[in-house]
Order: sequence, then structure tokens, then C-alpha cells
Amino acid sequence: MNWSENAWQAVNGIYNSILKMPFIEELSDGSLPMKTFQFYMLQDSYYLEHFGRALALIGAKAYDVEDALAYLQFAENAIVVEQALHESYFKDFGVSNKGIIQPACHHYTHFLRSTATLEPVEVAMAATLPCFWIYKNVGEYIYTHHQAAGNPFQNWIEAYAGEEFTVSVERAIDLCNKAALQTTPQIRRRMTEAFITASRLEYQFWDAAYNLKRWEL
Ligand SMILES: Cc1ncc(CO)c(N)n1
Ligand SMILES: Cc1ncsc1CCO
Repeated sequence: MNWSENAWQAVNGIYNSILKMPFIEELSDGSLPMKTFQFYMLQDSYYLEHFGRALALIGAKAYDVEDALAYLQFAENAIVVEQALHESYFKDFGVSNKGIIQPACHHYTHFLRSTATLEPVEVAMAATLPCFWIYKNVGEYIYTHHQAAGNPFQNWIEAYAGEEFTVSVERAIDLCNKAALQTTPQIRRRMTEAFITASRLEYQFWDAAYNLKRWEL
């Protein structure tokens, strides 16, 4: 079993819990309240900015120039392509002020930022992998099992279930497997730990959006 198969097995319970979340069910059938989706989108635009910065740091630290290029391209995509999706939703919502980063987004982005800065590059690669992999699988799951006509979230679903995103995800998985193969058992274990933590934070991110969880003070 390669590193990614083993890591996915470790988060299979988290992934299955994510599929059962009310946020995902209501996103699938189109019934998610618009203000909930709006909260999510605004937080997610902050998330993608910092995710992009973390990917760029990984690109800067990568051992091979090929890996550097891949992560710099992921970084650019996260910031440019995804922001376009967000901008179009912001226009639909009439949002002019994004507000501040709320706790779940703050936690996740700072986990990515500190891991990318302080941990070995292999661990940082593993920390960013759930963002790719869980979203692709959730996007495909919704796309294949829960097509609802006239779903207002169809653009979102198609962005993550799409071919272009799949290519990036497979590349990120391959690069993590290569990194795991070339590193020490100790760092490999830390990669898995970071992968699990990021998967938990994916769950928390949706849970917080569903409950509109803001700073209490
Ligand atoms: C929180 C989160 N994780 C992953 C992705 C996928 O890019 C996203 N847009 N938002
Ligand atoms: C993981 C991810 N999410 C949005 S863009 C991106 C990188 C894909 O190239």
C-alpha cells in the first residue's frame, strides 16, 4: 500500500462523516440557506488566499524543479481560478465587504501557514492534500449521486467534480507519494498526522459554516 492509500484509509471515517453533514446534504439538494452558503463562500475566499500562499511556500521549498512548478501552479490556480468563482458569487450576493476571518477558517489557515513554514516540506505537502482530495471526492459524490435540477450551487459542484480539478488532485497525490517514498519513516508518520489533522479541519470548516460560527467576542 502506498502512502496515499494508507493516509486515505486513516481518514475514511472523517470522509464518510463529511458526506453525511447537513451542509453537504443541503448543498446537494439545493436547499442550503443562501445566508449559510454566503458565510461559507466569504470564509472560503480567505481560506483559498492562505491556502495559495502555503502552496507557494511549498513550491519554493520543493526539492525538484518539477515539483516546484507543480505547487506554484496549484498556488496560482487556488488564488486566480477559485477567486473568479467567488467573485461571481459575491456579485450575485451583492457583497462588498467580506468581513473578518472567523474561528474555523482562522484555525485551518493558520495550521497550513505554520506547517508550510515550520515543518519539513513533505509534511506541508501532506497537510495541503485533503484540500484537494476531499473536495474532489465530495464534488464527485454530489455530482453522481445527488443531481438536483436548478441547484443554485451547481457551479460550485461542477468546479470540484470537473476534469481539470481531477488532474490537479491526481498530480498532488502522486507528488505526495513520491515525497513519502524518498523521506524517513519518522517524516512519513508526520505526513500522515498532518493529513489527518487537515481532514478534521475540513469537517470543522463545513460544520462552522452550517452553524454560522463566529467569534464570541
Ligand atoms: C476549506 C476548503 N478546503 C478545500 C478547498 C478546495 O480548494 C476549498 N475551496 N475550501
Ligand atoms: C486544491 C485547489 N483548490 C482550488 S484550486 C486548487 C489547486 C488546483 O490546481
